[in-house]
Amino acid sequence: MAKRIDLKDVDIYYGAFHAVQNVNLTVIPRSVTAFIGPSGCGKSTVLRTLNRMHEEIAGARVEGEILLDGENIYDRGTDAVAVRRTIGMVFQMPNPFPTMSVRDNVVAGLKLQGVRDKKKLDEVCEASLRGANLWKEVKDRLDKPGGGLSGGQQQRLCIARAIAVQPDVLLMDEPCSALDPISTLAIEDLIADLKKEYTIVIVTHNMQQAARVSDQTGFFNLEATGKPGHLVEIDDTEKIFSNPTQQATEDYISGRFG
Ligand SMILES: Nc1ncnc2c1ncn2[C@@H]1O[C@H](COP(=O)(O)OP(=O)(O)OP(=O)(O)O)[C@@H](O)[C@H]1O
Repeated sequence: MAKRIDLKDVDIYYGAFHAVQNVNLTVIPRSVTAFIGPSGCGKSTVLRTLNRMHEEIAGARVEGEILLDGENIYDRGTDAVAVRRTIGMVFQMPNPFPTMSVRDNVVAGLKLQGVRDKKKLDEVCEASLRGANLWKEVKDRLDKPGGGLSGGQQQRLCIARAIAVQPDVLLMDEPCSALDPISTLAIEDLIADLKKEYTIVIVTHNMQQAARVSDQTGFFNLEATGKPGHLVEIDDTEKIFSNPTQQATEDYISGRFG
């Protein structure tokens, strides 16, 4: 079930380094939110706080509140692993388990949860591969290694693996940056399909991609190297790319940045 995410007064640190300052935003269910902005402004850092991946880095911490349908995912009693099950992530480089079969890649998370029923695993495998738009291409090679697929297929395999555990939210960190234009288009089509069921947040360097796939866009910026990044504005994607409120956004999207 797609869920809403609210960030309230979020500050993010790597040890003493204040990486991102005072972010307030809402991610709307069943829609795509894109984060854009120059290198180092903290887009990936913010994304990683949304499923508590950030705290895996030594010394890293988050202040403020991140609410998933009103529940703070950083509450003391909340289990980080359970949060990551609910909020799945797809990375820049496709990272299937290379020697594991396509089938086992898809159901790896379910097996970790203790599901052993072969019929159930096969059903989820097929449904997830269909959901990731990959079933037709791999249905005859489910027992072959995941590492043998093309880059674009591997990324869709990673998306199938992410949706197999039925998350509420999908985070995507530049999911197309290692892919050719055709595979990129396949992933973009898939994102448009997936948003019917999931809440999606995507970090992208590609402004055309943000304009194509997202419903709302957040522009992050930083004043200078070493200063914290901050959210300049977030609004409907159409507005951000046609009539943003802030001059800094206008400069960035029209290429006048820097
Ligand atoms: N593991 C880390 N340890 C220390 N500092 C980090 C770490 N990861 C990121 N940073 C710093 O945090 C800031 C934000 O980085 P982040 O990767 O979130 O930016 P970004 O906007 O996603 O950049 P890019 O577009 O280049 O991927 C940068 O100054 C970066 O050097």
